[in-house]
Amino acid sequence: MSYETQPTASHYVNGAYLEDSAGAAIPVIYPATGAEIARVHAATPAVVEAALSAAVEAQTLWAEMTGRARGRVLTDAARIMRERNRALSELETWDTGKPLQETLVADATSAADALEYFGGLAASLTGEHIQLGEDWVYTRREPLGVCVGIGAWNYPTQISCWKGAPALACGNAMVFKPSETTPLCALKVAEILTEAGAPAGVFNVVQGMGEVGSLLVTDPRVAKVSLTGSVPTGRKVYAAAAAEMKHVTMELGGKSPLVVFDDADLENAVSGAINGNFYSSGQVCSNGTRVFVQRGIKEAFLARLAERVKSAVIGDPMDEATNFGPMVSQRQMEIVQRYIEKGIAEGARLVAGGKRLEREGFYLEPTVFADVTDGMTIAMEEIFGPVMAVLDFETEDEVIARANDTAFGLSAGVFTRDLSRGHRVIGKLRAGSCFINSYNDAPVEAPFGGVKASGVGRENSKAAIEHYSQLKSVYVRMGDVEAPY
Ligand SMILES: NC(=O)c1ccc[n+]([C@@H]2O[C@H](COP(=O)([O-])OP(=O)(O)OC[C@H]3O[C@@H](n4cnc5c(N)ncnc54)[C@H](O)[C@@H]3O)[C@@H](O)[C@H]2O)c1
Ligand SMILES: O=CCc1c[nH]cn1
Repeated sequence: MSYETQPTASHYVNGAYLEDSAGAAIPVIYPATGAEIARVHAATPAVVEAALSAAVEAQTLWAEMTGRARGRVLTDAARIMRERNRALSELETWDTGKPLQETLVADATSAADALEYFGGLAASLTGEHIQLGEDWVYTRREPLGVCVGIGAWNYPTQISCWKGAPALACGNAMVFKPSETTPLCALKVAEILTEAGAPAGVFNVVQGMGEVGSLLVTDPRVAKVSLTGSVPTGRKVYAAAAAEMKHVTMELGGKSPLVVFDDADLENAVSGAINGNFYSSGQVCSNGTRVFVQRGIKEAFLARLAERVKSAVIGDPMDEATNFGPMVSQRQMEIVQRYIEKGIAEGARLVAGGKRLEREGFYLEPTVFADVTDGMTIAMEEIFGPVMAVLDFETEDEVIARANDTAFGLSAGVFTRDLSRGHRVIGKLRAGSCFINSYNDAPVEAPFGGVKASGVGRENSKAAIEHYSQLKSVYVRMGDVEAPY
């Protein structure tokens, strides 16, 4: 890693890098080789304390600044991120193993979009005036206070800004804990926010595993917790936050349906299934991993899919020609391998992939199973890897019922040339982030989040403002106060 790219210590607290080597060592492994490329230390209680007290102190001053001044810091940070896109994208690739071809367009750029969008909104976060005869009520939109962000490992730069940008726009301070698997990127986000003029303590980063996350979530000074992670972690964090009545946003897992009707444009439907299963080597929460294909188009769909999957360029993620990289870690690769074995054992038909690549690093082939049935493990559990399950269906009512028969509800997609059907079916699918004749677009302007076990709250868009601010209403009496005695 170049000098320019490498963060210089484990944590970023009160506007500066901070090291405390007393914390447990966390090796940073480059997924393409398995080599250790850096080492950070988990936050000790002293580091957690330093981050929280810096955030508490900074938040009051930050909230007193005008929205326009806060917004300018965020938009300046967005500009710096865009200027350094290549270095930040390379760091994202070192951290996650995702191909540079992807990280150049989907990570620091998506983070900058969030900083720019919420920076632009910061000056217009107003309350309202409600006239009640001669009396009146006004509302003030106020920050929540100190917010904790906890990240997953698949989009470390993006996740830190999808949480940090709306939090800061609303006048909150944040302590962000990245996933222990990808600790590097959020440090650079913090560094850039300082360079853009964020007061010290407004955005802090501390490293660690679940225990550090838990210390943050349970601290009484914390008003809100936003987690991106798995459903089991979500349940624990939600429960801990509920004990102290904290606000939460939960961006959790999914097992989303992608429905392909037999009138669909075949090439577009195959492209949607590829984007919705193999981008980032399948490590995307919203992936459409249950691909329901109507019987009339099934064989043509499978044949074209298998052909196109063969042309994936699998290799060195730093080579811009590569469009399919390794899994993030040995552990994640082994989890996915076990699911592939289960798929075969339970009778699904392997149409493509299924094997680990014979090379260093944590590479699995893009894998497609056909003839999958609803009760198979690979059709029910989130795999979070490059494994597509193709299921057949006959009728619209049947596929809606089967698509909804899951505890999850993050995303759903429909491919059809009949737009009335597209809207009708999407209207009946129980999911938060949906697509018609597309899959996995996540622009900052659109609310993002799930229903049922997939989560609570929304990230991005104006909806996120509701999750990082609260309304105070003030009744103003213009005349005398009447009292009974
Ligand atoms: N909906 C979304 O926006 C979205 C986006 C990306 C990933 N995800 C989900 O994330 C999962 C993969 O990520 P992961 O393996 O990092 O998830 P994970 O649940 O294992 O960990 C997520 C984060 O929570 C922390 N954590 C673990 N236990 C904790 C505790 N008790 N208290 C506080 N923090 C704790 C971890 O250290 C990590 O930072 C998948 O299920 C995926 O679907 C969801
Ligand atoms: O991984 C989940 C969040 C996401 C979806 N698309 C891009 N990022």
